[in-house]
Amino acid sequence: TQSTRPQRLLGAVQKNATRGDPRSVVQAIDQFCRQKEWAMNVGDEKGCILDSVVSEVNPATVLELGTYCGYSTVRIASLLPPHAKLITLEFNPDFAAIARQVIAWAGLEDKVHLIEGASGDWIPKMTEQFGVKTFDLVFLDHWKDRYLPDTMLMEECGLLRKGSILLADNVICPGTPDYLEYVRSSPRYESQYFKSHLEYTKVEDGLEKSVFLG
Ligand SMILES: O=C(CSCCNC(=O)c1cc(-c2ccc(F)cc2)cc(O)c1O)c1ccc(O)c(O)c1
Ligand SMILES: [Mg+2]
Repeated sequence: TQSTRPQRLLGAVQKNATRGDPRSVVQAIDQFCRQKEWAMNVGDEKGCILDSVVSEVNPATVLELGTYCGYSTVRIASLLPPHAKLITLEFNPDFAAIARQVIAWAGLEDKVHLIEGASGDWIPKMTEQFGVKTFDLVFLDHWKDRYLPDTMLMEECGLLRKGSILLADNVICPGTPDYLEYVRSSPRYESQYFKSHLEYTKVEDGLEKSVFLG
């Protein structure tokens, strides 16, 4: 039977990356996506912006919405201080199965909780299930029409505190117009746009970094 693109991406990691070396996993995926097949990872260019925000925030608790194959999960987890926790949510079981193996190849399974399910169902259960009070950093990279409702849900559930950082991928392409309008016009957020390109292409895209003001 035919393999899927995520399965072929995993194969490239297992063939070209060194077990336990997150940077080599990231490099193997970027090489696969540039030379073989495009895939919707945040990519190397936006990935460097992601790395700088993670390093600046130095978060103890991170929520990632949209794991896909675990590329950004590996980038973030490899920069976390000891005992920090990254919870990543993936709706698609096939993506989740591949991501688990990519995260394990990088040797980062102890820093990552991968949950299979819908963000709308799981966000209200974060505190009771994982003992998380608030998130220092949230990386939004799932369905683009879920960014705004899930942000409002996180506010309602008290998962954001004064200074929590939201970092959103794809705010230009595919685009998240209602989310952008919200974080840019709300007095409860201070927003900043980091212009970049859609992963592995010359098409404009960017990341929006928004600080929750409480
Ligand atoms: O795909 C999903 C939703 S989660 C992935 C969200 N991410 C994106 O959609 C996404 C898309 C693009 C992009 C794609 C085509 C273009 F032409 C241009 C840009 C880029 C990104 O960086 C992204 O993050 C899913 C869920 C459950 C399922 O059962 C299922 O079959 C599929
Ligand atoms: Mg994305």
